[in-house]
Amino acid sequence: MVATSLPFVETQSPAHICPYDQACNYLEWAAKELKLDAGIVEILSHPRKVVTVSIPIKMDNGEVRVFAGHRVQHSDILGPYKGGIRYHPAVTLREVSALAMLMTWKCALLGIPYGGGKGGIPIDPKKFSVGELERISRRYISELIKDIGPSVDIPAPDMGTSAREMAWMMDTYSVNVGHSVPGVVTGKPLSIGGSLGREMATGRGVMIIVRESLKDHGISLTGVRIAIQGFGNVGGAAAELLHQAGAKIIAVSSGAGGIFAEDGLDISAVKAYAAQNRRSVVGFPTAKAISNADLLTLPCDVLIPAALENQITEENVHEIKAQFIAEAANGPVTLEANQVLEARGVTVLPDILANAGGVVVSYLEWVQGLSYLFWDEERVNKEMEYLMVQAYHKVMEEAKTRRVNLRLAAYTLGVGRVAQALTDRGLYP
Ligand SMILES: NC(=O)c1ccc[n+]([C@@H]2O[C@H](COP(=O)([O-])OP(=O)(O)OC[C@H]3O[C@@H](n4cnc5c(N)ncnc54)[C@H](OP(=O)(O)O)[C@@H]3O)[C@@H](O)[C@H]2O)c1
Ligand SMILES: N[C@@H](CCC(=O)O)C(=O)O
Repeated sequence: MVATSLPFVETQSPAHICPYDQACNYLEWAAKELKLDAGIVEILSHPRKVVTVSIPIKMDNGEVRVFAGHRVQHSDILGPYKGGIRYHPAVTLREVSALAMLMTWKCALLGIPYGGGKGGIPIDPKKFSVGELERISRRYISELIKDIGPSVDIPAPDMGTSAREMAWMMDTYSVNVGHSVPGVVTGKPLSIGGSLGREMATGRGVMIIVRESLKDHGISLTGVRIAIQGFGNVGGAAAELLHQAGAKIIAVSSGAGGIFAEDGLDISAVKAYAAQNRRSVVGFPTAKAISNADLLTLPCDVLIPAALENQITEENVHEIKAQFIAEAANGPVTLEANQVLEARGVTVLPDILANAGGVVVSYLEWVQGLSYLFWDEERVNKEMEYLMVQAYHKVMEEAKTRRVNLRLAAYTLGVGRVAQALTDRGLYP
């Protein structure tokens, strides 16, 4: 019998906390502080375009399966839609819509000329062969040919995707339009116009923001105890760079669980182990096993959630012991938990600032490609560091001036810039 379920029809989020409601709550919070006009808030509460496509694929065993693929374009007021594509079983349209909105504020906060978008396919990439993933990626992007482009909407990697998927997508787009278009995606391999420094960029940005915040509190990175949830592109790079900078990484995790070592982990050895074990850190010798939930509540100085959203909620916030939380993931701390942490004096470095290094280097990749001029890694890292440190200081200044926490300060800057541009452009017709 043919399955009649429509995987893309979704009336409500299966998650306990609806990510889109959460994103709108953040927007309203910032709008209230900025005293924004209700009409502006109404516009910004809605994505400009939501696309869901069917992705029919022949599996390796000859069976045909159909997957849902989403692309949400939240706002292009400041420039082309920009944001990653996520492959993860928990992907929903509401989640992708929330993440697209976050991208709008992130790009605006960093002052880069982009709007916000996000894509996603609810699959666990670990359960597919490379050939199946290639067919899924190519068919997904072929269904979006009219919706994306280097001056329209520029995808990039997110959870479960990497330079490999970007190469397939760039090639599929190029073949379909009849000429090579490297600028249609960022986070590409170097061989086809990617940028040096992009792979480590988000983790490097996290390291920079943590370093700046500690410095403001008179603390150096040397010997600081850090726990990191998620050991993928972002968590892995952050762990490596913070370790190199002298911090002690006491715990890291992947989807199936984590590892803990009181005296600090040898991050190069953990990386090598994960590379041999389908990215999993579980079973790493000489470290104790720890659950993803217990990692969050470890006694440490800095906690870096670098996996999924809604990890620190009203349910576990009272057990959090870190004095600094750097949101490497998008949306890992709920609004309610954020308020509890702030009241306790915990510094929460918000996602739209802390993890912006990735999209900043995506922007630098796009600029290099459009100008046919490629930079060395030192220059890329320097330009990114300048933009990140500048944004950090603007957020600190805004927080001081408005007497608000760092998340609200980051939001008032990001949302404020978009609202101003929307006001100046006016409403068509
Ligand atoms: N990539 C970027 O440029 C970028 C930029 C800014 C922000 N971000 C955000 O950073 C976060 C991580 O992205 P990424 O690119 O690092 O993804 P990634 O490379 O796919 O890595 C994700 C990591 O999280 C782990 N994980 C998966 N499900 C988990 C769960 N339920 N609990 C705990 N850990 C889990 C994964 O383990 P397994 O490998 O075992 O699944 C992996 O270690 C996301 O929130 C993303 O939106 C990414
Ligand atoms: N997915 C990443 C990177 C987006 C990009 O480079 O366009 C993010 O959430 O910021």
